[in-house]
Amino acid sequence: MVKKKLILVINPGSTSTKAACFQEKKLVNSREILHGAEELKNFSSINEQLEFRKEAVLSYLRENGLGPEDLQAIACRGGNVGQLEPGAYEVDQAFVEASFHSETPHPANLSPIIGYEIAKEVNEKLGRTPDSPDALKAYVYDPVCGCGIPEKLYTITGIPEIEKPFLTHVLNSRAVSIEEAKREGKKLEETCYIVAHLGGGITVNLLKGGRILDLVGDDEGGFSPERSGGLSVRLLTKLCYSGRYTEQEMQKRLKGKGGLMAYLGMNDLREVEKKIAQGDKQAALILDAMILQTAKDIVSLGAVTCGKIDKIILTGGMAHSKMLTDKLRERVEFLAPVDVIAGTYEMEALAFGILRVLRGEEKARRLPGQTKKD
Ligand SMILES: Nc1ncnc2c1ncn2[C@@H]1O[C@H](COP(=O)(O)OP(=O)(O)O)[C@@H](O)[C@H]1O
Ligand SMILES: CCCC(=O)OP(=O)(O)O
Repeated sequence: MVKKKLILVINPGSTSTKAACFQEKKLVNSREILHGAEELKNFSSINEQLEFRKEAVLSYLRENGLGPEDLQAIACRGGNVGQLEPGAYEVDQAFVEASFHSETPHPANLSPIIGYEIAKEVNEKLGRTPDSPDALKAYVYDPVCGCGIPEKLYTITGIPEIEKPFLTHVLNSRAVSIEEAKREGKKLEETCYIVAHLGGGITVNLLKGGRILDLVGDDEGGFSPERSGGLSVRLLTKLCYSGRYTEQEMQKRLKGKGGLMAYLGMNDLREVEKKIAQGDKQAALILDAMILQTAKDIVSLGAVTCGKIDKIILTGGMAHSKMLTDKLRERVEFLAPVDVIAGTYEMEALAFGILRVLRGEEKARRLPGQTKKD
């Protein structure tokens, strides 16, 4: 039988698990397995979803008739395992442990675990040892924590024991920066972009030379379709101690049930736009507030480079909305020209990153302190 040499891409998100296979740069097939709120309600933690999410990926492979022989590598979206460099990491037992014990609950933490387990099972089935040259390996590319070690100046907050977290949409922000540099005919190293990732969660990122220098995270700045953004810490503290919510419930109010969801009971911008078209004034007000806050976050990052910004890039699912991007453009264009690269490029970015590793154009790192093979 002819081997297909596919890169399996695994990207678990809050409401779905995306899986795809690429042959070199060509997408062979893909599937977004949606997980309804009812289905996910049965799990009390993200780690508990591991087998369920893994089965989603395995069923995608089965349904497309893909077997162990067909896979050349596995590319996984990574979560938070401590501050990492951008680029590729080989998943080993230490990476799996760190993902399982991540301080930040996010479905992306499950991806390297799933990838590692699938690779292990395939190797066992094919009689390959993990060290053999043809062993199937799982990799992470541009994880949520892949901003590199931030400059101290950018990590300081008003409370010494709370450092600013450098957790963001690294994968998509870097992918669109690479695309923008290509369009401009520039070397990535020479660019300075502000990338606003406009998804279910919004982050605004300043990338200098393709690396994240500073950012406004999804729990710091404006609110998002389903996240609260930054809040008055005084009032938030009061609410936390009011006795009305457990810590888990409070976290869910901030991330999942916050933002548009809290005000309008919906997180889909298309639905919000429909409401506005029907004359819903509350929906119009809340959306305008979200746009204003995002614009303020974009402009605030201009201060980091004293206004020297080549481009502002609007990306993510909500960048498909011309109404939203026009309103944002109007507020931020005084700082730098605005380009829209709508949608997310996470699956391609994962596959292409690992393809560069397989071709020897990039090296995969290991978690700091990991020198030995498993
Ligand atoms: N064609 C579209 N027009 C307007 N909004 C859209 C469109 N497609 C997706 N969205 C919005 O994009 C958001 C999700 O963005 P996406 O980047 O896919 O999410 P995530 O970062 O959560 O994976 C949702 O609020 C959705 O309503
Ligand atoms: C901001 C950290 C990454 C993140 O939250 O990703 P999603 O918006 O895809 O959940």
